[in-house]
Amino acid sequence: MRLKGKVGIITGSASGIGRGIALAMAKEGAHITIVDINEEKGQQTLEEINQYTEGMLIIKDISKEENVKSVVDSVVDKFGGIDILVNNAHASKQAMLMDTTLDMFDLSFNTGFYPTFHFMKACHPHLKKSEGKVINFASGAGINGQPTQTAYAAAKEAIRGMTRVAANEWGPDNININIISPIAKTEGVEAWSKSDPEQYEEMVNAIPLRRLGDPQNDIGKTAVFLASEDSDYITGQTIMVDGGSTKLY
Ligand SMILES: NC(=O)C1=CN([C@@H]2O[C@H](COP(=O)(O)OP(=O)(O)OC[C@H]3O[C@@H](n4cnc5c(N)ncnc54)[C@H](O)[C@@H]3O)[C@@H](O)[C@H]2O)C=CC1
Ligand SMILES: CC(=O)C(C)=O
Repeated sequence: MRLKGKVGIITGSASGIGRGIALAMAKEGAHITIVDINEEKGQQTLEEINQYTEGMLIIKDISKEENVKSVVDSVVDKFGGIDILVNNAHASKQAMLMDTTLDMFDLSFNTGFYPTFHFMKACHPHLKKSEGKVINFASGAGINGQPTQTAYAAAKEAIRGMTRVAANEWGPDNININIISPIAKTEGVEAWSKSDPEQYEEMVNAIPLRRLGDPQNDIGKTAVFLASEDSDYITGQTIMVDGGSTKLY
């Protein structure tokens, strides 16, 4: 029970990696609030969380700044504070750079970068009190400059820059803030693997550990580590949970 009684907010945790993190943290005793736009999947995940601890589901679009404050207020009202913030949700559209539009930048920044910024600001007073932990999300698509990912890569690298600034500014208050850059077999990737098995096999063969990560057992357990006191001396870092695909030196 490495997170017993801790209170966490995870954006985009009705499904995918966010769900994996929510379940991994709930199993360690944390009270997790799911923030998502998908009510059906959110309810399913809440029921799973509630098998371990008391969770909460808030159906809100995090791209709207006013929703961020109301989420934070609801969590503090119900659970009395905030120890863990995981900025996981992010939507994007792919296109070659020459076909990338400002709308694509808007989608990626409005669902990824700005909510991360707004949640960090709104949670800061509570994280200062709890000496809490923040986990943000990057992507190999940004770090390696994957073709067709201009808008997404830009937003992800903006999140990494902001995270390093926050690590320096918030370190004296004992708030740790780190980044996970994952590769994981989510429900979406699972469906794609069935529709295009050849390209899927090619992708797996390019990963040194020859498999995609599991949202709960690989990414979730890393998030538990970053949310626990086991990582108290780590901040401002990007942790590659991608089977060895990207080496940071
Ligand atoms: N799956 C992978 O292999 C990789 C994922 N990532 C990053 O990991 C994180 C999680 O990725 P996945 O689980 O694959 O994502 P996903 O697309 O499978 O799930 C995202 C969740 O966020 C929710 N969501 C989307 N827009 C929202 C909004 N405006 N307000 C509230 N909720 C919203 C969705 O309903 C969904 O439940 C993201 O930051 C992604 O960029 C990075 C590299 C690879
Ligand atoms: C979704 C994503 O971040 C990829 C494919 O790197």
